Amino acid sequence: MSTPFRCGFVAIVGRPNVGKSTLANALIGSKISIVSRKAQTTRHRIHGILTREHEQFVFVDTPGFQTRHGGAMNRMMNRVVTQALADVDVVLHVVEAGKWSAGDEQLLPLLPKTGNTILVVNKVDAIKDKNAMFPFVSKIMALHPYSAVVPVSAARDIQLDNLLAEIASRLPEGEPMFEADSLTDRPVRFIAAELLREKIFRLVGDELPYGCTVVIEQWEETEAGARVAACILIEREGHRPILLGAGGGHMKRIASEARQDMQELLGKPVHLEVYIKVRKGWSDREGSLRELGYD
Ligand SMILES: Nc1nc2c(ncn2[C@@H]2O[C@H](COP(=O)(O)OP(=O)(O)OP(=O)(O)O)[C@@H](O)[C@H]2O)c(=O)[nH]1
Repeated sequence: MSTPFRCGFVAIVGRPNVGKSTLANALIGSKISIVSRKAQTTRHRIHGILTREHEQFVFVDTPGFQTRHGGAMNRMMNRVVTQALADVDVVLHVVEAGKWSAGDEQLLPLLPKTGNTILVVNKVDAIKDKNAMFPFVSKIMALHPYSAVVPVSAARDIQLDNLLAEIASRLPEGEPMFEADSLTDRPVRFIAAELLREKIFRLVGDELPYGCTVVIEQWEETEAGARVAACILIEREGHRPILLGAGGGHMKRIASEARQDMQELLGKPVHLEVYIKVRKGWSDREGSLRELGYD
């Protein structure tokens, strides 16, 4: 009898900084999902697809569970997490080896009570005393009915094949849903905004408070090239000099690196203009968030 093909949705959840983006990139093998050392860089949901001989894994990379602020942004993000989890075949709950915190604890009620939740203990490469892992894992396993536990290192490619095998065995039988080479089902405009946001977080993420987002305002694409106008929305006028840097140096570098990535993505020349606009208090107005496409 031939091996049946399996295909299904996989969600990756966990508190900020546990390595969700790194894991998604390592499993899918694409650069589309954004990695940054700053918390909350994956505020949008991103799909990535891995197709193998007998399986297609459709990854839903959900946002970091946010507990710092009690505002509209937080409520909306929790809703996004719950929605994403309600609709998938396998949930990967990623935690950091040896580090269980309040953020992990608060995510537990959002995990589906039934179904396939795999506890993924990431960053095992950073643990010196391997014996300490057993009590750590046992304690977490007692908190939720996980169906499996897999210790991994997303960054060092340790046990990732084993994780894929655990996921694969839990996917429903079915035909592939996407073309074998599709990396994401997000529109290219969205990815372009993510690329720009990644550069901002990398360069000034430490100084810039969380309330900053990117909106693509103009997108004209022909065979020969693309003209893109992007707007960076900041919360306060005082954030503008941080973004600009001395002599506008930060902004130039952000725009130039984002433009190069966009060219690579589209495979043609890109003309990119970037504006900065102040939008006071946007992160705490649900209406504004909907407008920006977060709902
Ligand atoms: N030592 C070690 N570090 C890792 C590993 N995986 C990820 N990291 C690091 O952990 C940090 C956070 O990784 P991300 O992938 O951005 O984490 P995330 O969970 O997506 O973070 P948010 O977007 O904030 O939710 C980065 O500095 C990674 O390089 C790992 O296997 N081992």
